[in-house]
Amino acid sequence: MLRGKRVIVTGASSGIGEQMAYHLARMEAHLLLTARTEAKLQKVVERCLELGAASARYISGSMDSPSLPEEVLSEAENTWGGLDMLILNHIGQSSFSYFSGDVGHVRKLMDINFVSYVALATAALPMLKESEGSIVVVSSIAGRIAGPFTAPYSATKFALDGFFSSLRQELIIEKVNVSITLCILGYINTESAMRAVSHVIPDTPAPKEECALEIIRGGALRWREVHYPPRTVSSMLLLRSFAPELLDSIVRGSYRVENVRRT
Ligand SMILES: NC(=O)C1=CN([C@@H]2O[C@H](COP(=O)(O)OP(=O)(O)OC[C@H]3O[C@@H](n4cnc5c(N)ncnc54)[C@H](OP(=O)(O)O)[C@@H]3O)[C@@H](O)[C@H]2O)C=CC1
Ligand SMILES: C[C@H](CCC(=O)O)[C@H]1CC[C@H]2[C@@H]3C(=O)C[C@@H]4C[C@H](O)CC[C@]4(C)[C@H]3CC[C@]12C
Repeated sequence: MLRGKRVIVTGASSGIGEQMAYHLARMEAHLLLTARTEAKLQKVVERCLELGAASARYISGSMDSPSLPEEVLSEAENTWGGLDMLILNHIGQSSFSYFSGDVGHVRKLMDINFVSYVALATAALPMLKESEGSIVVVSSIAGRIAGPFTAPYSATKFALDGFFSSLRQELIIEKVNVSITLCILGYINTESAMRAVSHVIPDTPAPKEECALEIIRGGALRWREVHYPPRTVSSMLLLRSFAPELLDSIVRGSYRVENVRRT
């Protein structure tokens, strides 16, 4: 379904975004990748071309720059003349620890993890309306159920749900055939996530390669939501609707709280 399609992946220099780029390359899509680190993006682009991407290029920059979203979408318009899928995946750095009271960090993280997603989707919508394309928003179980030690991060992910679920309703009312897929992910074995939480959360994380493929599948099939790993996410969501306090206490009890670093 994605052969020859024009796809933007943000946060594609590592982790789940990098794996999505490789899957899309094998599917022979055209790729435009973004992240801050040019050297890593160059390597990912090279690998994508080896794997069979129809084309692959990148733009480097930080998503707290207000001009970057427009720049990325102009690049897509100028090189491809359109866009079929926008995968919003990047996140700014945040620690897994008690809230330090740093309001500036919350503001910056909101800009990177939320406002830039809105700006990218806004700039992409004219092309996506034309192609009847898709927006894929990578979120987290921490954007549906707030556990401890992720207050600023959780807030940015809850905001994504509010904005994109409302936008989805408006597109349906206006009979605009652009799908919005929200991805609710549990713990995945990317380097950054394991570095942040493995000393506190003893669970085995799910594989990033399979996670990346499920996100792409959900986007291509225009699903409303992707839940991955499906059993963990669905059972946590179910328990939250029937017994939220029990769930909160299970989550607190499963953490090695004594290992949490204070920043
Ligand atoms: N791994 C997990 O357990 C889970 C992950 N998720 C979600 O999955 C997505 C991917 O996470 P994961 O792969 O683990 O994260 P990674 O840390 O591996 O990747 C994050 C990506 O974002 C880029 N990035 C970081 N800061 C910025 C910035 N300021 N501007 C632009 N790009 C930036 C990074 O590249 P660079 O540093 O070069 O800029 C990198 O490409 C996120 O949306 C995350 O919330 C959800 C639930 C669980
Ligand atoms: C452990 C949580 C799920 C509950 C369970 O017992 O399985 C994880 C679900 C979501 C994770 C966080 C997340 O969304 C990604 C962040 C990425 C950052 O780089 C650092 C780590 C995260 C805060 C990560 C931590 C584990 C979860 C809360």
